[in-house]
Amino acid sequence: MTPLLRVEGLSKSYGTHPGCRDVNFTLWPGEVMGIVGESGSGKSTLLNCLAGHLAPDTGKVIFDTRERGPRDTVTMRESERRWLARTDWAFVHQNPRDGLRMAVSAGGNVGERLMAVGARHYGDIRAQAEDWLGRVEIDAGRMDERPRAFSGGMQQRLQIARNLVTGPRLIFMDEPTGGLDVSVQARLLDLLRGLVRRLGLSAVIVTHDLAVVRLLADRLMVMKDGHVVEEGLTDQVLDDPQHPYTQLLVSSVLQV
Ligand SMILES: Nc1ncnc2c1ncn2[C@@H]1O[C@H](COP(=O)(O)OP(=O)(O)OP(=O)(O)O)[C@@H](O)[C@H]1O
Repeated sequence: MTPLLRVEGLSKSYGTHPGCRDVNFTLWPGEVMGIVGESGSGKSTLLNCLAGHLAPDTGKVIFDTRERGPRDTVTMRESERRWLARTDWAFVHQNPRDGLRMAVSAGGNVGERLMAVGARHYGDIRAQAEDWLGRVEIDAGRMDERPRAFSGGMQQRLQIARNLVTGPRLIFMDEPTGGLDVSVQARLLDLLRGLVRRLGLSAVIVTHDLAVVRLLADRLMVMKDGHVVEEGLTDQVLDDPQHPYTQLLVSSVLQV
């Protein structure tokens, strides 16, 4: 089997300040990788390098493209990366406002992604948007409302529908449940877990919340000061952490 994503020697600094350093990992089709670590450990830097939002200083991000097989997305043309971002990749931001168009209706937010990959038939686009709103538990009757009329949890569910409607194979998520009330978080996590499992999606999820990775991630990378200090199966890492920093991270959660 070909890995969906292979990351080799990825580093990114901000001037002399390190963002992430010499990161290596492989993501297999259908696998969910969690990235945890304290604030400033380099999680977002890594995620943004993987998703093509930031150019790494060194390293490769090899993605198994549909048409041409494994390609290094760092060196591919910007137009090719943009096409991947519209088709095979999805990016769920922590703040739904960063991933939605607030002046466009809920249905329009979902339909727009379909139009960006060539869909033109209004009836089909509307039907698919309605179907996806249903899958993220948004009443079809609210399709013509703008997202700002929605609660935070609904906005996040809408952002997920907008991202998944084009059938991406890899989803990047940056603190997808951050900033939401605990009960809203639980519902969203449940929904995400159902979608990931049902659709066989691959994902890279950045979070500082170990409960999120426990529920969603098959494997886990623990970051500190830009380095990956521990990696393994999620349950193994959380139940039997080897690195002192992971031990601290796990025990500090247990004390909460
Ligand atoms: N645009 C930037 N300019 C300069 N330094 C930056 C920039 N973005 C991040 N950094 C630094 O790079 C390091 C890694 O930051 P990063 O945001 O990737 O960490 P993080 O683990 O995602 O943190 P958080 O959980 O707070 O988002 C930090 O020391 C941060 O201060």
